This record gives sequence, C-alpha cells and structure tokens, in this order.
Amino acid sequence: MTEQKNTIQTLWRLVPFAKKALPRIFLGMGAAIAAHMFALSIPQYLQNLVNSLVAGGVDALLPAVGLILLLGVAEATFVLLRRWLVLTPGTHVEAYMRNTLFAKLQDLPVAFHDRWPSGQLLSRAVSDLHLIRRWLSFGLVLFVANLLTLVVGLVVLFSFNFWLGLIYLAISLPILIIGFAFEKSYGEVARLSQDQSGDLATRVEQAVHGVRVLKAFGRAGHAARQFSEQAHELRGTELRKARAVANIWLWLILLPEIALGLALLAGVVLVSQGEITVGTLVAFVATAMVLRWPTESLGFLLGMTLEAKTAVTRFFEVIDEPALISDPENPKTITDPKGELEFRNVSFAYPDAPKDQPPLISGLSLKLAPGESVALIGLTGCGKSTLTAVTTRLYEVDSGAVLIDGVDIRDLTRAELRTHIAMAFEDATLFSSSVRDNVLLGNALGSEQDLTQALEIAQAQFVYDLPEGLDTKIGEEGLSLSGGQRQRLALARAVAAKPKILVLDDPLSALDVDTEAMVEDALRHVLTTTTALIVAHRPSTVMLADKVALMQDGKIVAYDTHQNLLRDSEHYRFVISSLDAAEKAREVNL
Ligand SMILES: Nc1ncnc2c1ncn2[C@@H]1O[C@H](COP(=O)(O)OP(=O)(O)OP(=O)(O)O)[C@@H](O)[C@H]1O
Repeated sequence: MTEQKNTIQTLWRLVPFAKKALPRIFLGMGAAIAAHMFALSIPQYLQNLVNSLVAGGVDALLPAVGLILLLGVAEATFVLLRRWLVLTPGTHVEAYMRNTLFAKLQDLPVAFHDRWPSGQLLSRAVSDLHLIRRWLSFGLVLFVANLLTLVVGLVVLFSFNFWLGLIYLAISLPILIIGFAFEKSYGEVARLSQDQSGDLATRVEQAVHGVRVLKAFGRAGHAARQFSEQAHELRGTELRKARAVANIWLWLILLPEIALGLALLAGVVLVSQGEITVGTLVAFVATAMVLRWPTESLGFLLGMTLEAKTAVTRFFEVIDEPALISDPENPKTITDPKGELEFRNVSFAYPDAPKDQPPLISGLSLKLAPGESVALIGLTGCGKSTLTAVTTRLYEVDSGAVLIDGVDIRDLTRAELRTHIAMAFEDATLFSSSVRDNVLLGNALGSEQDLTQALEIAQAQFVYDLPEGLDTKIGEEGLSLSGGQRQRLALARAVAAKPKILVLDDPLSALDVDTEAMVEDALRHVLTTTTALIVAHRPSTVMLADKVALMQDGKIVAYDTHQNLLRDSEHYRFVISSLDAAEKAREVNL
C-alpha cells in the first residue's frame, strides 16, 4: 500500500511523466492568466468612461469603446491560444503513462495478477489516465489561472475602495474553509467511486468471458442482477459525489452574490456621500462580475483535482509494486545450450496459501538429461502445473534453484531464459492476430520453415484450410477455433520457439485419441534433441516419455521408466489406474 500523501505531493509524482508536456502546459497557463488579466482590465477603462460620461464629456466615448473592444478581442485570442496550447500535451502524457503501466503489468509476476482483479487494472489504464489527462490540460491550467485571477481581482477591488473590498472579501472568505472541508469529504467519495468502477469493470469482464458457462447454467439473469446491484451501488456513490459538488457550488455561487449585493448597497451609500464616483462603483461591480466564473469554477476544479489525485494514487499503486522477478545486474549467458534441466531442492508455496499448510513443493529435486523426455505425473492438485511454472519464472521458487546446464535461471536474463525454454499450457490462449503471428509468438524471427514444421508436429495442418490460411485472424476478434485446434496451435507455438527445453503442461488434453497419437509420434522426432518435461493426465502421454517422475507431497517420490514404476511403486499404480478411470469416463462422454 502506498503511504498517505497530500494532494500536492501526490500530483507532484506526475512531473517525470509530464516533463515534456510541461512547457506547453505552463504557456497555456500563461495564456489563461493573460486572458483573465485583459478581462480584469476592462472595468478600469469602464470606470474612466462612465466618469467622463457623467461629467458630460462625450469626446472620450469612441476611443474608450474602441479600447474596451480591443481588450475583449485580446481576451478571446488568449482563450483560443490557451486551448490550442494545452490540447495535445495531455494526450502525450496519457499515452506515455499508459505505455508505462502496460510495460509494468507485463513485468509484474503472475502472483500479482492472481491478486489483482483485471477490471481494477483496466479502469486504471483507461478511466484513471483519462482523468489525469483532463486535469493536466484543463483542470490544472484553469485552477491556477482562476486562483491567481481571484487574488489579483481582490486587490483591484480593494484599490477601488477599501471598505467595498473588505465587504466582498469578508463574505467570500468562508469559501476557503468550505473548500478545505470539501477536499476531505470529496476525496474519500472520489476514491470509492473509482474503486467501484474498477469492480464493475471486473464484473463485466467476467460475465463476458464466462458467457457460455452463464448461459449453459441459466445464470445470465443472476449475473445481470449482480451487475445491476453493483451498478446501483456505483450510482449511489456518484450521486454522493454530485451532491458534494452541488453543495460547494451552492456556496460558491451564493456567497459572491451576497457579497456583491452588500457591496453594491454600501457602494450606493458611498456614492451618495461623494466618497466614490459612479464610475468607480460601476467598475467595482464589473470586476466582481469578472470574478464570478473564477470563483464559481473553483469547486468544480477542486473536485477535478481531487479525482486526479485519486487517479494518480491508483496508478502508482501498480507502478510502485515491487517487480519481485527481475533480471540480474550481471547476467550469465549459456553460449552453447545442451538442455539439461535440474530442480535442486526446490520449495514453493503460493503467497495466499494457509500458513499452517506444508509448502506445495518442498525440497523437490529432479534432473533431466539433455534430450531426455520426462512425464510428470501425480494426483490432481499435487503441484505439477506449479512445478512447470517455476521453470520459466512465472513464479519464483522460495528456496532451492532451477538450473539449466548448471546455471541458476535467476542468473539469466528473462529474455535469454525464454530462448532456452518454451511452454505450452492446457488452457491455450490465442491472441487477436493471424495464425502466423500466434504461432511465431516466441520466435518472431522464425522462418517459414520453422512455422510449417511446428504446425506439422502439432498436427495443426487444419490452418491451411482456414479462409485466409496462415493469415487468417484468430483469437477473440477473429475466427473461433475448437478447444483441440487451439491446443494444437499453442503446442505449435512452443515448438516453433525452437527451445532446447520444452515444458508441456498437459497440452494434448482436448485432442481426440487418434490426433493425440499422431502429435505424440511427431513429437517423438523433435524430442530426440529436445529435453521435455510433460505433465501427463493420460496413460498414452506417459508412454511418450523416456522416464516418469511421480510427484507426491511436494516431492518426486519415484523416478524411473513406466514399466519399472508399474512394477515397483504402489502409488504409481494407483495414480495410473485413476488416470485410466478418468480416461475411460472421458471416452464414454466423447
Ligand atoms: N495461482 C494460484 N494461487 C494460489 N493457489 C494456487 C494457484 N494455482 C494453484 N494453486 C493451488 O495449488 C495447488 C496445486 O495446483 P496445481 O495446478 O499445480 O496442481 P496440479 O497437480 O497441476 O493439478 P491438476 O492435475 O488438477 O492440473 C492446488 O491446491 C491449487 O489450489
């Protein structure tokens, strides 16, 4: 959690992101101030004009009107200039911050993504950054310009007449107190609203992602009700926000009006006593009118500033998150990789696992010789997928080490690690892109031959029959593929990366038995030169491997050939028979 910071300290953190934009933003601020100063100077000339009219002199009329007109045009020009100056810099800052956030999200460990709902990240990347842009280009500029105008305006009012100025100031002063009170209450409700928007985005994401399940189980209505409850809650918070703003607006509008009314009354008395001229009173009223917008807008701009503060806080909650998995300062390199993979006394527990529970992986050791293929099997939930995940540092081991050719994987850069080792998961994720891009994801410079070979090994030749062949767009925005087709492409992706070590987390589970046999046969050819760790849920996948590692209670309890283990290990026979039973049940369902 980030420590509590005040508004200025928090917003100050934007400086490194806004460095390039600041000159234009400050120029825009200057233009806004200039526009306001022109507006404030008009009553000065008005004063002379009225005074000379009252004195019966009409000669000064035309030049004075001309001058006032000129000042009006100057004001409008500077308003235009302000808009032009501040329009683009904010968009650059927004894009820069969004890129930084995206890079950080990619860099953060999977454990972070396990903890954070995607909607919260989405709302930070979209609406919070949008709020920050609007505040930088509009809120900040006008807040500073309007505040300065108010101060200068008050000095001008005092210069017209001390007592009139004092009346105006005394009645307008409570605005400051109200402003401070507003900051506290509005800050809290703004944070609540932004968090609730994130939760709502998560709900939408889950409902869209899981639409099939919801429909299949007839839970669409239930999901809609949950959404509507949450949306209702957000509406309530938004209304609280609107009420808070309305409250401050009431005072911001009312107090200057009362101040003006009383000052006008006092002004008339002063004019009748000859203390001030009619021209001075007219100029006083005109100046007070110029100050109306800067005063009125303060509440709105303060609200915007507080929303921006919340948005900046939420943004840095992600950015400040320590990147627990980082590259070493002096990385080692493996120049001539052989493909030996070793787990040396590895222990690992998920951060949110109950503390009284023994670690999921505890002192596990296993060594795969170059070119060897090992099937990893064990009862469901024993930690097989987790063990595969630590090989690519998706999770970091708590103690012990994973080594490639004797080098601790933490001593390699993550980029290098990924050239030695590739993974395919049971849950095949495809991106909204062409077949070609999806398969060559881990080998962007891969040749056409790498691509076709990988597709062949994964038995994914069906892609040639797609409407645009390898250029067909697949993934969420493209053509839908079956579970088995997706898995074959994910497998092709791992193979196309041409790693020395392949880690396959049950990547054939959605394939029918015949296709699986063909994939296995093709894999056998690749696996002669590639070390492979294969999580297996089917007896047939086990047959593919040279050896089988049996996992139980966080350790490898047996490591031998399938035949030997069948003969020697009772637990192995038990696991195989449960795999058999699951496989038979699956075939019946097919
Ligand atoms: N991201 C996570 N955060 C916390 N706990 C997790 C996470 N992923 C898995 N677990 C827990 O770790 C345990 C092992 O999960 P894992 O997926 O590694 O088992 P597995 O042996 O691959 O299971 P299966 O054969 O069913 O695929 C499970 O009890 C699971 O609840």
